[in-house]
Amino acid sequence: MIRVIIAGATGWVGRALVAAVHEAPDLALVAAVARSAAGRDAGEVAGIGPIGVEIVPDVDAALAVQADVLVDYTKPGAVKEHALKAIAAGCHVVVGTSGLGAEDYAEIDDAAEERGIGVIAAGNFSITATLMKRFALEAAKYVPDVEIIDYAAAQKPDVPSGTARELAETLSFERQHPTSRPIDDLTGIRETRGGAIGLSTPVQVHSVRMPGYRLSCEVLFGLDDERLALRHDAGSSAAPYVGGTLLAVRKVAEKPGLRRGLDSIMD
Ligand SMILES: NC(=O)c1ccc[n+]([C@@H]2O[C@H](COP(=O)([O-])OP(=O)(O)OC[C@H]3O[C@@H](n4cnc5c(N)ncnc54)[C@H](O)[C@@H]3O)[C@@H](O)[C@H]2O)c1
Ligand SMILES: O=C(O)C1=N[C@H](C(=O)O)CCC1
Repeated sequence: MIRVIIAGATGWVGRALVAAVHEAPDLALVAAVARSAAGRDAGEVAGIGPIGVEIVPDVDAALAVQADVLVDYTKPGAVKEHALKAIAAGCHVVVGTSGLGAEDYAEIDDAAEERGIGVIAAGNFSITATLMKRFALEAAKYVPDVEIIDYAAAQKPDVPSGTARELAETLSFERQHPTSRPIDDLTGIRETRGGAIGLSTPVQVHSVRMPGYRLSCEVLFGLDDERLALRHDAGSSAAPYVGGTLLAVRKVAEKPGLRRGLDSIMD
């Protein structure tokens, strides 16, 4: 039985995960964290009736319970501290929360390697978003010019999305040099060319935030007189993220250190 802590248990994704972990025969929810609703039963908040797990207000209280894996779906400003605390406590970590980049993950990886703890982080745990990433990495072998457009809801607090950030950071190691005019050579308002993301050959990412969007991501490839667009659109439920997150929960203990992307554990 894998003992699981869910941080962000009253959130949009957290509530769906509470129900899914409770139903899974090989998983046991041992603690639930949320800034709101402390003291209430996690199952009641998730809409499945009482399950005997009281919500605690912070990760320290949750880590006082014996657990194998902490799953984090909280907020960009909180997730890194949660991950480092879990690693220090000897608990494997699955990161769903967006907002972290390559440097944050390098720090988490170092801490995890040192303690022999597994961490799996994915900008997007949905299967079709992961397929988009796989197809984009394939296309980047043949097409040098690639840019990303990230669309999300008006109130999303982080930019770019975790989906676009992981994609750009990974593509930066696979892509060739673009043929488009270097941004430093341009006149006008350079910010309109977007943000350069990635450690190797960065990818321009353009983020749109407005009502009417949930989370979409487009990867554009251009060659002379032809182009390719790969696009992922998420709907309004958290269901697409549950299966991938539970797969990560089941696999995270297999290997110490950080693995990024659902593709890192898909067969
Ligand atoms: N990787 C993926 O596939 C994926 C999918 C969906 C959402 N996300 C990301 O997951 C995160 C959460 O998304 P959401 O829509 O469920 O958010 P939400 O706002 O609905 O829920 C956030 C939850 O975190 C809790 N929380 C916030 N700050 C906290 C703190 N400091 N300590 C403890 N608990 C805290 C809240 O009480 C709430 O339970 C976002 O960063 C989002 O972008 C990732
Ligand atoms: O709704 C959100 O917020 C989501 N965030 C993730 C991201 O930042 O890419 C992905 C899924 C939805």
